[in-house]
Amino acid sequence: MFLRRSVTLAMSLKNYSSEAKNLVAVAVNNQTGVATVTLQRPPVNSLNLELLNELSSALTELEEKKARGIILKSSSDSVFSAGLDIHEFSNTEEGRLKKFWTALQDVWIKLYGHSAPTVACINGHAPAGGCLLALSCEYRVMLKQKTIGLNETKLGIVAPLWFIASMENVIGRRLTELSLTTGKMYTTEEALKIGLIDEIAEDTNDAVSKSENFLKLFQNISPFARSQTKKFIRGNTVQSLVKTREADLKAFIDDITSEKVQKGLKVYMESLKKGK
Ligand SMILES: CCCCC/C=C\CCC/C=C/CC(=O)SCCNC(=O)CCNC(=O)[C@H](O)C(C)(C)COP(=O)(O)OP(=O)(O)OC[C@H]1O[C@@H](n2cnc3c(N)ncnc32)[C@H](O)[C@@H]1OP(=O)(O)O
Repeated sequence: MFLRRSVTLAMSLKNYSSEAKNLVAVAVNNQTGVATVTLQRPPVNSLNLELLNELSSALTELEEKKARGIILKSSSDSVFSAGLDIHEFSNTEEGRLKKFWTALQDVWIKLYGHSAPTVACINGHAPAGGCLLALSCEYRVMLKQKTIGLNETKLGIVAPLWFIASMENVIGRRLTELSLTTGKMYTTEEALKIGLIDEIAEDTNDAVSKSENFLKLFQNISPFARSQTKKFIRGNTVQSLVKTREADLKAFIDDITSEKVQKGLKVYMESLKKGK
């Protein structure tokens, strides 16, 4: 029985970050074992090193504690996540850049391959890295009148193979190629049509309730049988990054620190500010 009362367990009170901030909140419903993981880095939940580290620790803890389901959502009703924090790219100090990309790899490996069933409750826009987080989950419920997509080419950057695989495994190769090469951002309604999301919600409450309904499908399924099946289906995709992590990190550092990419990112950031 799913109760609306969410109990905040000890782990939800934990501050995962070395900063005196909680960028990720975890609340576990003690009746159902379902964890709601909320990204809370205003204004747009851009993914910086600290947020990624917190998310990574939360996912590990939910793995260890055998959560029965994970709902990933935003604290804002406007933006799920604006993707990677572009300021991390302009900080070309190599130590932090390495930690940043490694933390993103960790989060993706843990979320994509998590034993628990995962739902992205996309209660806001989800460009680029925001879309990647949503694609890493098994089911996607999205608020109406928002946008989602892997728009990296619009920033003059190349989405790594594991970003591409995450989309390809959901909507297929042909649509992934078209989407990525054009940097297409889909409206919620378009995303539903191509299978990029599974359901549309009116508001965040509706989205959470639809996410919970999806997780109810597993109430009478053996967690072992379910998670092993997921592992068989997703294992190769996860392993392809696990085996190439160093090369992927090097490609990122080389690409992002190049003069051409840095110039393009500067122009993109300025255009974001002008768009106001
Ligand atoms: C060859 C092998 C390949 C090797 C690998 C190479 C490269 C690596 C690839 C790296 C992959 C990167 C993926 C990414 O995630 S890049 C980030 C892409 N994100 C975006 O393009 C989103 C941009 N943002 C928006 O479209 C909008 O902000 C919005 C999310 C739709 C929200 O709109 P709105 O509510 O109107 O808010 P504002 O636009 O006014 O923004 C508020 C505030 O936040 C700043 N901001 C927005 N997005 C980001 C961001 N991603 N990072 C940092 N900051 C961001 C924005 O500038 C505003 O700031 P100010 O208030 O200071 O002006």
